[in-house]
Amino acid sequence: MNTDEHGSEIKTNLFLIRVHPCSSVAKFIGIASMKIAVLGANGQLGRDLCPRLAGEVVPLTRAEIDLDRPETIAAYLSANRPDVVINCAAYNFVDKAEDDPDAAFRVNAWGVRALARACRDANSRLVHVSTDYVFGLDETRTTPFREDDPPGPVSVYGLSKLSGEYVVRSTCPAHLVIRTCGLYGVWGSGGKGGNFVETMLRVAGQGKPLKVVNDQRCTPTYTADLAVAIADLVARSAQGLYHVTSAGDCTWYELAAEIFRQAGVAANLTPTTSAQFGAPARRPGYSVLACDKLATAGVTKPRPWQDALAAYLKERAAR
Ligand SMILES: NC(=O)C1=CN([C@@H]2O[C@H](COP(=O)(O)OP(=O)(O)OC[C@H]3O[C@@H](n4cnc5c(N)ncnc54)[C@H](OP(=O)(O)O)[C@@H]3O)[C@@H](O)[C@H]2O)C=CC1
Ligand SMILES: Cc1cn([C@H]2C[C@H](O)[C@@H](COP(=O)(O)OP(=O)(O)O[C@H]3O[C@@H](C)C(=O)[C@@H](O)[C@H]3O)O2)c(=O)[nH]c1=O
Repeated sequence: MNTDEHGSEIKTNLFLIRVHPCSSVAKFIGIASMKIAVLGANGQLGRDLCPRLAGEVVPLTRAEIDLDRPETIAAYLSANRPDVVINCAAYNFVDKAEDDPDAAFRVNAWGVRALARACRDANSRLVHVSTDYVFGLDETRTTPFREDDPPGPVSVYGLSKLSGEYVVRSTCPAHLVIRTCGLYGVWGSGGKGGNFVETMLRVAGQGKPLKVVNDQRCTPTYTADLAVAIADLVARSAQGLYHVTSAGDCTWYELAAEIFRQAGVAANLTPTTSAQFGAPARRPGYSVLACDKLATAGVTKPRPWQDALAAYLKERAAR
């Protein structure tokens, strides 16, 4: 530990230092000294989030906390008592969940319930990540969903994630729930074997034709931008429910076309319908999220999805 003649203690990611309590650095103590445990730290969001958090970050994987084994949750939290727990872990297999709802609910609902209880008991603030797939039932919708709009999922995955939201909100008073959408990041989703952008580039690179749905409108979101917004919300101790996505909206077909335009790839791409595509799980026809509430917490909204995609392609090329 580093010390000086003055007193107060600051814990950073790397070390502890002491500074004068009146200094501007000291005003940072509340943030910098937080111990923040991140579940799903090896996922595409978790890996982008951990380095962007201010505080002592403890990356957790299934080895430390398995949401499918509730006994691991209380054991870890009562022993370690982090100030903040951020849950980036989830059962994310949207199609598979239709045939195995129990697997989705064990992790996304009951596991999250055990997590919320353990956080409450350990006095830890719980930050939980949810999805635009809590919407979809309102088929007439054409304007972005606000946080106070009634949800209505149309898939098992969406229902399990909505259950997770409710158990967090009803169980752990100090909570922040963040809904986001269509994530892509350079680490890729391990469980889903990459992300939509990588799938498009891989298939087009193999010279194969692509048919992509043009009747599901949402907002693809770059995990690096989401991570910045989450880190800011956490640093500001924001509570309640917030929508955080890139700005604007598109269909998956429009996203694919923009990926190929920006990457300079000539792809054999044609639009299709959800019915023709025939995925096992139903998806929302419209699940654009309004992110205006972020401003009330003093947090800047992420940039437009086209700019975020360009940044992703640049980051990816630099690796
Ligand atoms: N991907 C997307 O497009 C979207 C995702 N979200 C939400 O954002 C969050 C982050 O998603 P994303 O980063 O893409 O997901 P990833 O699939 O990249 O990461 C999920 C992580 O959760 C871990 N995990 C899965 N099951 C368990 C379990 N039983 N116990 C502990 N850890 C577990 C996985 O670990 P392991 O590697 O061991 O399996 C993995 O590290 C999730 O809450 C998701 O529902 C919301 C909207 C869109
Ligand atoms: C690969 C592919 C997908 N699609 C469709 C399927 C789907 O409707 C849409 C997007 O494909 P994905 O596999 O990324 O879909 P999906 O797994 O539904 O993505 C979702 O993940 C979960 C975890 C979330 O929470 C959501 O926000 C959302 O991003 O594009 C095509 O039409 N053609 C294709 O070649």
